[in-house]
Amino acid sequence: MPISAPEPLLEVGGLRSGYGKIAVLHGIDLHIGAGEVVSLLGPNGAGKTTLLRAISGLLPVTAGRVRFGGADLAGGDPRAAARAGLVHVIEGHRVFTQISVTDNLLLAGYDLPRRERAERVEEALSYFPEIAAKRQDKGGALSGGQQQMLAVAQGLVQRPRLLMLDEPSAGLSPVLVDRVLGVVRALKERGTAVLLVEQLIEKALAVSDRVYALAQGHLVLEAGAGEADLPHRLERAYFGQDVPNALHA
Ligand SMILES: Nc1ncnc2c1ncn2[C@@H]1O[C@H](COP(=O)(O)OP(=O)(O)OP(=O)(O)O)[C@@H](O)[C@H]1O
Repeated sequence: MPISAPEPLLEVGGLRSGYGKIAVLHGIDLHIGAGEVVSLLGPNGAGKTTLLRAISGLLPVTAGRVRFGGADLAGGDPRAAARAGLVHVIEGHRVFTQISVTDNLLLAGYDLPRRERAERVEEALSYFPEIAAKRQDKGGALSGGQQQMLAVAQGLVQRPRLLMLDEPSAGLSPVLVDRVLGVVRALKERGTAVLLVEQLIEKALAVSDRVYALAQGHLVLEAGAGEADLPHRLERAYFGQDVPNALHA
């Protein structure tokens, strides 16, 4: 008798979403397993941010379903998603500049019991030694890159089963990019799944198990991150034609 595969941690089926009358996503099917790192790639305006927002409930879903941990997510309720373990660190997330790093993190766990909250803050800081060393400083005293790491740490306080990161490396120096992607690796080792939107394709692929490419609101490619012909397939997915050397020059 065949053994049925376990349901993935996240399963998105036939998802349509957009902004009012502007349809952006035209029926998206994707899945992420527990502990899997998946990159979502695609050209500017493809709909990557829109897809993360629809999954986490920041945008209403016009059609289709989002199942997480075996249950339907109530659309339009990002807090319920976070409570279920699906945490979305939005692009360009701003931290509170007038309160300390520690207080920024405590706020991210505001609904947890006090002792647990303190433990979670320490756990989140353990991923980022640079900001742990500045825990008493105000958020505004951190560099832009450190503030971005603090935003990721705020997501970690919620101890997600799936962390969705929207361009976490945007504007970061190469050293900090590697630090953030190193955190993705560390999360995977601890069994946390990650859905990563990134412009730095090669760096994203280096930490990923699988990749999806989105173009004009359609998923146009799904592949293992280590597949040999992936650069060419991504080019075709991005540009709708074969443009040798553009991505792997
Ligand atoms: N608030 C909005 N109102 C109306 N249209 C929007 C809004 N935000 C995004 N769009 C449109 O939705 C489409 C998809 O945008 P989205 O930001 O999801 O793309 P993206 O793949 O994340 O791009 P980028 O890599 O540039 O961030 C684009 O055509 C964009 O102009």
